[in-house]
Amino acid sequence: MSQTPNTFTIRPGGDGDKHVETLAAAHSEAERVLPDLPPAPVIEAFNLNVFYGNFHAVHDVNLSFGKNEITAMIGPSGCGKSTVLRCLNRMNDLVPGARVEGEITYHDQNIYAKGVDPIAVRTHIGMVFQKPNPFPKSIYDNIAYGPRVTGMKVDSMDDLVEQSLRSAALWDEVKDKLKQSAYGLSGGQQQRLCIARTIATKPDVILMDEPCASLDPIATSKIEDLMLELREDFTIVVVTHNMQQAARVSDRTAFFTARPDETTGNRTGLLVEFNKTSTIFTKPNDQRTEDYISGRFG
Ligand SMILES: Nc1ncnc2c1ncn2[C@@H]1O[C@H](COP(=O)(O)OP(=O)(O)OP(=O)(O)O)[C@@H](O)[C@H]1O
Repeated sequence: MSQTPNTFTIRPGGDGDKHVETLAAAHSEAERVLPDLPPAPVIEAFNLNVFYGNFHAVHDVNLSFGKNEITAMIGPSGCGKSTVLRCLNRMNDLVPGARVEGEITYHDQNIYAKGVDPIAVRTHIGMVFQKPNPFPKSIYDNIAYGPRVTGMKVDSMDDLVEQSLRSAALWDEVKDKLKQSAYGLSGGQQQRLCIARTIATKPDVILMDEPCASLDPIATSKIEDLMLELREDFTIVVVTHNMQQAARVSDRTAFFTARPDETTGNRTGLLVEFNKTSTIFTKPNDQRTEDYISGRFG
């Protein structure tokens, strides 16, 4: 790392610079030594374009997600972050009118190739949503549901449930009430339950779409700590509006923006810059990234 993140200032003067210093300081705590490029990419997007009907929502995105790294996707509202995220496990297949062009590979295999089963893709690449969405079932059955419906070979379901809840840092809080409804848990606990449910089917990638958006700061902090622990075993991609969060947890950050079409005025999302998070928040290469992270737009 050539810069010391918590002392670098993008440009002297103005509140934006204070903001950048805070982000850089937040990141310095989470920092670890990273290679310049994502190591052993687990997922790669090549010339990804996404359309909703005739609307071109995302233009030509190329991105790699490195093994056991946390990648944050940030950018102003409507720039296509969630759209790109949903393409990574074919969740956009479920959106009427959505069309994907380009290629997305998972361990070098095109997940959009003919004959690929999207449900199988989603067992390898799990997803956690903005709003915790436990099933109307017991805590135990929420975890056991995925392994049961996918026919996963499980030696002991009790062990798998415990292991998944432990991995999601929830076991100690729920071990005495596994048969109670998941709806009795707090929002933060429900979100950790959803993470445990995702882990139970043994994916190696976890996609998170603003996982803390509906949580208070304490619950948010628990999820962020959990993400850092899960990074040991999983590759994580997180969409967040919260730049502090991106700075705190991610290894690399992809900054997106939206460009209006001159004729129609429709705003198409595009990737502006993808880099180590320390670089994005201390010395971005693109003026648009600098303007965004320093609060000058968006
Ligand atoms: N199901 C859909 N049908 C039609 N248009 C959609 C659909 N989902 C998203 N869009 C449009 O695609 C563009 C990108 O949306 P997307 O939700 O991916 O952006 P985002 O960056 O995640 O936004 P936000 O930060 O507000 O969640 C927006 O113009 C949005 O209105």
